[in-house]
Amino acid sequence: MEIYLVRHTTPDVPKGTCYGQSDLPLAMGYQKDLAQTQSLLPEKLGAVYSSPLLRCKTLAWELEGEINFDARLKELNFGDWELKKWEDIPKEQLNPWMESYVELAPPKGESYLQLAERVKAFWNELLEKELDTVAIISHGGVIRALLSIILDLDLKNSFKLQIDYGSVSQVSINQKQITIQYINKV
Ligand SMILES: Cc1cc2ncn([C@H]3O[C@H](COP(=O)(O)O)[C@@H](O)[C@H]3O)c2cc1C
Repeated sequence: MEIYLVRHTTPDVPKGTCYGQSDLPLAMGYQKDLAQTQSLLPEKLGAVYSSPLLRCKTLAWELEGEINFDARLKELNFGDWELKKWEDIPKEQLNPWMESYVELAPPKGESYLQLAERVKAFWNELLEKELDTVAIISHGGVIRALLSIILDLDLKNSFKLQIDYGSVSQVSINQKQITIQYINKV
C-alpha cells in the first residue's frame, strides 16, 4: 500500500491566528496551490481520506478516487482559543500549555495526546484495508502525529518535523513492513 500524507494548502487567515478546527476557506489564488500539490500525487487513487474541514475538502474534491471524510483527521481542537490571536491568549493559560501540550488541553479543547489517540484509531483501521494507493488529506498536527506513530517517536519531538502547506509525505507498506519514502515534498 502506498500512502500519501498531504497537508492542505495555504488557508485564508491572518498571521498569528490559532485556528485548529475552525472551518477556514483556502487563500485567494488557491487553484495554483492545489495544482502544485496535485502534481505530487498519482493521478488515480484507490481511496482518499480527508478531514471534513473545508481547507482539506477543497483538495479532496479535485482528486480521482473514492472520498471518505473522517472527523478523526481534523486538526487539534483549540476550544476557547479558536480564532484568537496567539498574543491575545491569556499567558497564564498559554504558557503551561506551551510547556506540556502533549498532555494539557486548551480550555474546552483537546490535548495532543487525545488527537494522537483518534489518529491512531484511524490508522489501525486503514492498515486493515486492502488498498493500493491512498491519499490522506489533513493538517500539520495530524500528519506529525501519524509520522510519530509510524516512527515510534515521542509526540513532544514531532514538531521537529517540518510539514509545510501543500506538502506530501509518502509511506509504503509492504507485508507489514512500513517505510517512510520522504517527508515534506513541495
Ligand atoms: C500540539 C499542536 C500545537 C500547535 N501549535 C500550533 N498548531 C497549529 O494548528 C493549526 C494548524 O493546522 P493546519 O495544518 O490546519 O494549518 C494552527 O492553529 C496552528 O497554529 C498546533 C497544532 C498542534 C497539534
